[in-house]
Amino acid sequence: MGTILDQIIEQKKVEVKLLREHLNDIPVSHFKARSFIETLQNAEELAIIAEFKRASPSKGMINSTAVPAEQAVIYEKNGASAISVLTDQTFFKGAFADLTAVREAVQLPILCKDFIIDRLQIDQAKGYGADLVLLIVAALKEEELQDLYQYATQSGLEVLMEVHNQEELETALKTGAKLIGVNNRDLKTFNVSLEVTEKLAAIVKSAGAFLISESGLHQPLDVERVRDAGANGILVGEAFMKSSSIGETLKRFKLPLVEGVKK
Ligand SMILES: O=C(O)c1ccccc1NCC(=O)[C@H](O)[C@H](O)COP(=O)(O)O
Repeated sequence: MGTILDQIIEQKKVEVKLLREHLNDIPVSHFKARSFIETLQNAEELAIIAEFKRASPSKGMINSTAVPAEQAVIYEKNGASAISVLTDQTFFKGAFADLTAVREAVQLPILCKDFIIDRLQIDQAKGYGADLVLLIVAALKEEELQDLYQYATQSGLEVLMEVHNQEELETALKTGAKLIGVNNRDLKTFNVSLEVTEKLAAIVKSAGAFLISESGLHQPLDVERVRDAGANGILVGEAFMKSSSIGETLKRFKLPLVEGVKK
């Protein structure tokens, strides 16, 4: 059966095949690009990418009633710098319609959080309103990663390149990626450890890339820990999706950057 990541990738291959048979279903983008990298270049505070995620393989159903546009407005009002939308249907109960609804409700840059293995998915993400796409190093061969990175940036999208260990990070940096997401969650075992950010931070920073610490951030002390390691930003899903007071939770995660991290 393989790991959950293997299963997700198998499902994506099926979806890409269907997409190739229905190319007219991919909308042509009418959205003006919004830059998250520019936000980071001018930041005095840790940037928060707040995620819309109904469910996940590791946690099952997280929040089945939240409305994407309403949640996004709360994120924006309370200081998020960007919004991530899980568009995968099978494993995360997301949809591309969620991405568009969020894009149209706020002024922030929007990340399409999916498992991209083909250029068509980049066209799809852009057509539905993404400003950024996620490329997961563990899900791709090096030449695929290079190709998809080039294609996305040439299409006017920014790329959050996700890694979980040093080998993946070295592969990521070879592409020239400016935005590195260190996922504290191992997508094969679901183990979460903030040490992953702490271990990889110096390499990301010495390459001159921006560091986003992803997953497993539940309280201000967690956020402080990755901020102190050198993160420019964090990506948070469950803590916001489960909060009964989203705005307050988000505001407690907003910390000043440590000296030397400001660009
Ligand atoms: O969250 C999962 O269970 C998961 C499983 C397999 C692949 C990806 C997965 N999650 C995607 C993410 O990276 C997270 O949604 C994101 O970083 C936010 O994490 P959290 O704040 O812990 O909800």
